[in-house]
Amino acid sequence: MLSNSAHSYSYEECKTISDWLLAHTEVRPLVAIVCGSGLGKLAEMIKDPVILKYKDIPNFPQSTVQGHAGQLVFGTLQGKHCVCMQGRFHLYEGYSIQKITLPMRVFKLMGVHTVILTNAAGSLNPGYRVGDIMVIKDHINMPGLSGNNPLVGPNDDRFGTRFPCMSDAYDRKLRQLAQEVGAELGFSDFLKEGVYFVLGGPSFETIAECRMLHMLGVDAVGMSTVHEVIVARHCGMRCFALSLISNEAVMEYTSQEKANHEEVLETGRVRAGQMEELVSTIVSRLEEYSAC
Ligand SMILES: O=P(O)(O)O[C@H]1O[C@H](CO)[C@@H](O)[C@H]1O
Ligand SMILES: Nc1nc2[nH]cnc2c(=O)[nH]1
Repeated sequence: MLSNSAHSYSYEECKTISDWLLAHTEVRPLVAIVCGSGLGKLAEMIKDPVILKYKDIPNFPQSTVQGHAGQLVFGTLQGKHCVCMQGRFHLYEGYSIQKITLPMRVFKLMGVHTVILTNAAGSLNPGYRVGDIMVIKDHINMPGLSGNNPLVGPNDDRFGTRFPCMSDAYDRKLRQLAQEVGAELGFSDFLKEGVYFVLGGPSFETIAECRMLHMLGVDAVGMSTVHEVIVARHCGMRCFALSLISNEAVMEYTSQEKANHEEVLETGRVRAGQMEELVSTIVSRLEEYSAC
């Protein structure tokens, strides 16, 4: 019997989904790519795609947000077997935190060793511009600080340890590789590195909240990624994450700017090509690094 939405998925439930997927594709993914809002085009890089819609995968959640297609795309990228999540899940969709992170454990059981996550985010760093791409070097987990962590509940040691370390959540070698690749591609002017802050959403931040985040030293804010990274790291997968800066946080009471999802999606369309180049070149060089 499947756990209800307020419950963790058991190892066996994750295994059942993993086995179902393995039976429906010959791809044996080593790399998983998560497409953020407006970044679904990344999945078009995948060669010889086998597409499995979330609605057809037993016990899989459904995407409800515009800009998240709701399907897994299996295939190859730069000759490597990959799975691409074209549509992720967010806390504000009403799913439990365990449910939105379920795909990470399923990918682990399928054989994935590296997860590349992307998202759209608002910037707090005055040096950032819309269209910048930020390599995430660290995060602040607001829901986690108040007890909403995806690892809450009984720990299954087959996935990982009770108390996982997060000081190395975002792989240092992959971050370095991204900067090297970015320089080669001529992206240095808009490729940054910084700290991502996750909150629950779906409302965007108030001006006072943005000022607080700025004081905390946050570079970008969003509503995703961190929960997935925690679960992926718990089960030993290597993580690399990119934020596409889709809007600048509103910090002044006199400002007429208003954060909105349409702007977020539009920035994704504008930078899609460069995001694809960056991700696919990084994937092409992954063998230079051993999995953790
Ligand atoms: O983080 P991704 O999925 O890219 O989406 C970001 O964009 C949406 C807001 O426009 C929020 O869901 C925020 O988290
Ligand atoms: N919370 C949050 N999420 C975002 N996603 C894209 N832009 C933003 C933003 O400004 N704030």
